[in-house]
Amino acid sequence: MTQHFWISGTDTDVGKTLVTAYFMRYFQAKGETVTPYKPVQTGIIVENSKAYYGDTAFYQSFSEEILVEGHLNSYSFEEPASPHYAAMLEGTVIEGEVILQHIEQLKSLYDYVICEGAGGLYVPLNEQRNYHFLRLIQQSQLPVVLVARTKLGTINHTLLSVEVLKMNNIPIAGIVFNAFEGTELESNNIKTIGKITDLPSIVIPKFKNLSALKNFLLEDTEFFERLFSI
Ligand SMILES: Nc1ncnc2c1ncn2[C@@H]1O[C@H](COP(=O)(O)OP(=O)(O)OP(=O)(O)O)[C@@H](O)[C@H]1O
Ligand SMILES: C[C@H](N)[C@H](N)CCCCCC(=O)O
Ligand SMILES: [Mg+2]
Repeated sequence: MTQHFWISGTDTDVGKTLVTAYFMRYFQAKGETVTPYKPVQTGIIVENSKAYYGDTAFYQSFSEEILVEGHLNSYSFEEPASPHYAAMLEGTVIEGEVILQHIEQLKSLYDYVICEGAGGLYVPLNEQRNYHFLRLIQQSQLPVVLVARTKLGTINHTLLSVEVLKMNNIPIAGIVFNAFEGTELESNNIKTIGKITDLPSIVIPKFKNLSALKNFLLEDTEFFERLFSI
């Protein structure tokens, strides 16, 4: 089986990296070859005289296999900002073609390529050319798994994201509701979005300790069926 797809979000910090790591582990457990790919990462972390980027470091630390560093990313910028701005600060212009070619190469090497956006769908990669993630995703012709919050405010953010994906004919595999804390309001948000969008979803709880992700396993539901058939 092969499937390559995007993990997009309704916003930054919604949990795209955690969800990417979840899917990576899910496919690894099935014995498939998989790589996460974060085309553009911003915000270098310097700790104990070591410098690294949070998203690709998270993939490595949650992977059951050693990941090929050169396959994980195309552009890294130090400023924790939108890609277009972080790149501009370093005198670089992000080229969609470089990213699309990298995805094609990864597709020929792995059963599963999981591409993670940065922030939400309209985050600019190149302001001058009005080039943003939505356009890149459309050009890649890959489907999207949308990561959404469960908390107050998610109905509007999620419906807007779903609408713009549909308007641009980008297939949506489903929604991952992340960091669920079990309140009635959150449950109603999930139900309401499900009814309005008619998309399958899965729910990931808010973990007290992130290492719990390693023992977390969802059942193969309609969400996974659709992901493989889309
Ligand atoms: N289910 C969860 N339980 C507990 N903490 C979580 C959960 N999901 C995400 N987090 C934490 O929330 C923060 C943001 O998550 P994450 O880095 O995955 O967001 P992101 O959508 O990938 O952001 P970006 O746009 O920067 O890529 C991180 O510190 C992460 O560890
Ligand atoms: C630095 C941060 N963690 C993300 N990787 C980039 C988020 C860009 C958001 C841009 C915006 O929507 O205003
Ligand atoms: Mg991330």
